[in-house]
Amino acid sequence: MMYNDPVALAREKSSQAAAFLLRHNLAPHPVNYTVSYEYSSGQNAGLCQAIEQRVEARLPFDDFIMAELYSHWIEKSQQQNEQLVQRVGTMVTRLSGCTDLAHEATSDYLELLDHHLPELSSSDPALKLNLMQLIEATEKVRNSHQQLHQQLDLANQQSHQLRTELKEMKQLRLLDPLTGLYNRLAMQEHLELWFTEQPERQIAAIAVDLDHFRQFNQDYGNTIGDVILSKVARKVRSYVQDSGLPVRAGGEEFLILLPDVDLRTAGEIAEQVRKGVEKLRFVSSRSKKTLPKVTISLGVSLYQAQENWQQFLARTTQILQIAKHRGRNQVATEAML
Ligand SMILES: Nc1nc2c(ncn2[C@@H]2O[C@H](COP(=O)(O)OP(=O)(O)OP(=O)(O)O)[C@@H](O)[C@H]2O)c(=O)[nH]1
Repeated sequence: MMYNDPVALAREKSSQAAAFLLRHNLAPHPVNYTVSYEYSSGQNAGLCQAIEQRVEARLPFDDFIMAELYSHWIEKSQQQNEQLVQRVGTMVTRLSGCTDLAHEATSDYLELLDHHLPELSSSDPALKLNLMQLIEATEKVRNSHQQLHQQLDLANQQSHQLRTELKEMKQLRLLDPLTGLYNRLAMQEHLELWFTEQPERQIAAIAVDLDHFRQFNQDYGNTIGDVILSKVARKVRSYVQDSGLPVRAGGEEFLILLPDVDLRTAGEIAEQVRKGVEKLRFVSSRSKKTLPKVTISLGVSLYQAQENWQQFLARTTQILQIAKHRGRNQVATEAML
């Protein structure tokens, strides 16, 4: 993903990218915009084909599909850039170490010359000239060494900053922009890591879904809906802290993954989350009116050895439907299946 387009062409691609986002009702946040701009550029054959297949099959696009397209077709080339930055960083650090040593040795040598050259002052004009030239040359070496040292210091700082920015970018790519929870890519990476590290590990999942949220959006508008969604997400996250992974798994669906937690404990946590959300009070900042209570339904399950993680999550969502059918605002566990 490297663009050297002249301004006029970049403008044209940018308006095509914006038209794509508008046509598919997608928010112009960085991930969506990047995918759409890359698509308009037409250089990423795999991405273009994936998008066109979806368009032809009349499949919808949403933030999650866009994030997956981003991670699959764009991020891979970024990973190569990342490796390149790592290699350059390592090289600069190594070079800088060598120059430090060389700098020290040269400084010692120059100091020695500084110290002894005046003592060598001679009345022989030819020798005197040679000595002067030696002093001048020594000064030049000292200056160029100083400059090299400064340049390397700068390169070191820049490579350090680049690494920090890359780390931040890596973090951002795993977060959902609206709620700040982890996204599906992060969930997939964590699950794969947990299962690879410890295949026998006990992992519980709690699926969380807002009740009658379509109606809420219709009554109060999507902007207020977005605020509610992110406040509920924050509440959900507050019950997990660092012991699990809170994920935005879909539009108004969240998922809490809890490693090393049994079904009973996961059910208790789910009930606490349910109560916590039920207690939330929302007031419209415009009309100052209290908005109706928001409730959630939850489904709790435990990972079973023979299933893959997609099956595990699908089963958890199925359990969540039991809570919906039983009247919502409640917790269902796999024991009810
Ligand atoms: N404001 C807002 N709404 C969203 C977002 N993502 C999904 N939604 C809405 O969430 C609603 C989900 O509707 P449904 O799947 O019918 O579910 P529901 O109305 O909550 O009903 P139950 O789940 O059966 O209780 C849809 O109206 C979506 O447009 C979002 O990011 N922001």
